Amino acid sequence: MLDSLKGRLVVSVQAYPGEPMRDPRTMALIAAAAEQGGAAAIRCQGLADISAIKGKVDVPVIGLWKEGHEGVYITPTLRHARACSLAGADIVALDATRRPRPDGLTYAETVAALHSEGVVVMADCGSIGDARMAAEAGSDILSTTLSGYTGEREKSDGPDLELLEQMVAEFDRPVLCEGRVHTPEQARAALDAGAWSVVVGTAITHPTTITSWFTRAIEGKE
Ligand SMILES: CC(=O)N[C@H](C=O)[C@@H](O)[C@H](O)[C@H](O)COP(=O)(O)O
Repeated sequence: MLDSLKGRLVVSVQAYPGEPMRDPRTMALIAAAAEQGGAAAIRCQGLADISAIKGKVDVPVIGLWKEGHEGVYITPTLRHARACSLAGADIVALDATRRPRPDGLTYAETVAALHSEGVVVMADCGSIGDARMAAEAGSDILSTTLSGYTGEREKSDGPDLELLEQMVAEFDRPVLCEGRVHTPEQARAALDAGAWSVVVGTAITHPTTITSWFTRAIEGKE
């Protein structure tokens, strides 16, 4: 399955609490449209979205479950990860930072339990320190997802190619570039920098943000 992602685009399909598109059927239709456009996999959030999208696309589904929006919130516990897998995720993405987890398990203990159940794990890292810990724990995929969101790395305008390059040089396993990839050129640059795949969310699937890019440019508002 990981080979099918090599050199390809993964599209993240997510709507946030209170937003008009936060509806599993809507998310599934957007996922299907992304698949038609050539997405090699879909990344999505929440059990209802995972199962709706799994029923609608043929490409692999990377599932996560966000609880809250501060600290460890991307698939924060083993229970969340197991639920994503049961909902149909082919790969489960989880917070792979060195911060304490709400269920008291370490990241390595969480991955070991998931591996014993046959779950493929994507590690959402925020720094090279996180990536080392996540690699040591045996994560199947490493990703730059949380760079700029944990206080360890500055939030760059575009993707964190510096971290990506460091991870690619250090680890002999798929490293995905995720976070603030806003243009096709940035996506290409990420692959050229050695990314196994590039994950794009907002710039493809979040019309509220995309609209605000235009209104800001036109109306000059911040
Ligand atoms: C930090 C965090 O919570 N990232 C989340 C992870 O699933 C999503 O909100 C992002 O949209 C996703 O990572 C894709 O990134 P971008 O939308 O920048 O292309």
